[in-house]
Amino acid sequence: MTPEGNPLDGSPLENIAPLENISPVDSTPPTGSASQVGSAPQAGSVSAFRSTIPAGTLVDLTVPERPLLDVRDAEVAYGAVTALRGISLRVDPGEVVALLGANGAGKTTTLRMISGLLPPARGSVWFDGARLAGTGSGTGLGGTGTGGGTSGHSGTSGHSGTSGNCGTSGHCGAGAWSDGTRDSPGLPVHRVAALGISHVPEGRRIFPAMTVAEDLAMGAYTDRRRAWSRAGREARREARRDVRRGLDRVHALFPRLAERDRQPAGTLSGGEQQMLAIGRALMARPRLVLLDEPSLGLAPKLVATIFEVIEEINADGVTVLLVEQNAAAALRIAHRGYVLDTGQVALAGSADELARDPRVRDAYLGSPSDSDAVAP
Ligand SMILES: Nc1ncnc2c1ncn2[C@@H]1O[C@H](COP(=O)(O)OP(=O)(O)OP(=O)(O)O)[C@@H](O)[C@H]1O
Repeated sequence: MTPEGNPLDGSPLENIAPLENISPVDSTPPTGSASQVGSAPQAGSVSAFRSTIPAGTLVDLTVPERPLLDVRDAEVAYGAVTALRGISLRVDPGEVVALLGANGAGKTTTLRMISGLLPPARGSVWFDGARLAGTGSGTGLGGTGTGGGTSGHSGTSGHSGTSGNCGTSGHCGAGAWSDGTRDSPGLPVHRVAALGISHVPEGRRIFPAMTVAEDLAMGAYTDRRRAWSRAGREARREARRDVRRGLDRVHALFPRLAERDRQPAGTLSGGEQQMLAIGRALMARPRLVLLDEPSLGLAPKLVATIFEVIEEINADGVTVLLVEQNAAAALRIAHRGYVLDTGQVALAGSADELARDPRVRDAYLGSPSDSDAVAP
């Protein structure tokens, strides 16, 4: 997989910014069995996705070999605190991409921006060529965007402010630009989800009073399915069959969830709740899953299970952007990775290159012998 068109994705490993500020974070030894980084599976049908693009969404048709996710020069601030300082990264169809970095580097903020929870103050976020948020030009397909025909990674138009601390409950960007315009605040969370991006946030935000089955069913309730349910009896039947297939797949990945079907989600163990959070995200049949610290707080055996499941999900054709403190385990299953440092991309490269890089080894992989176990 050789992504083109992004200066961050060169090979050999590119040094984007100095790493002096990176301090060691998690030297947990690798868990689970080592696995080779395999070739990425093919992505799903683009035409199927095209039919889900909301009218008026700006679509960039000018980038050859378009990435599935393209974050361009994005800046995000929480009030006076600038968390992302011009981040550019891309995820190609079928990849697992690891996002590493010290505490406070901006990993969670990056995921929240992509899923529509936070608006970029500068830069833009694109999904399979469709602009999700921010400013920047492209080729308009619905007529209401600001596009003018060029793409690339610049594309700002003077927005300099943000909406402050946006919380976790929903999109906070609409109409919130400091210069008073309503230009391109971004799609709200439910529209981003309907396009095929599922976000599993840190801390397993499940619905504790619901049963496992009800919680999973919530994941299947997207705009796309709502549209089907309005479309007639046969479409409703197909939607139900689609939910059933999704549930069967989740149960196959996590047999424990099938056993706990009627149990209130709040009574599950921490590991089971993480399974439920990932399972719920998969119920939406995403093309891209954003995973925020899926192994956090889990016992080593469960950590291994979670990483095996991520590989299985990816083998099914789902693209994954993975935020992890367990860098060794993340780089074992990732194709590529980025290292963030104080809101900027400090390093980018293939997983093997990152695992071998002395700065990554020192900061994130613990002792040289630990990292030797990761590098093939
Ligand atoms: N709601 C908020 N209000 C103000 N500042 C915030 C808020 N959330 C995050 N920040 C700040 O933004 C920066 C990036 O935080 P973020 O959570 O994205 O980092 P991270 O890399 O995910 O860290 P960790 O690994 O500890 O989860 C940090 O300096 C943090 O203090």
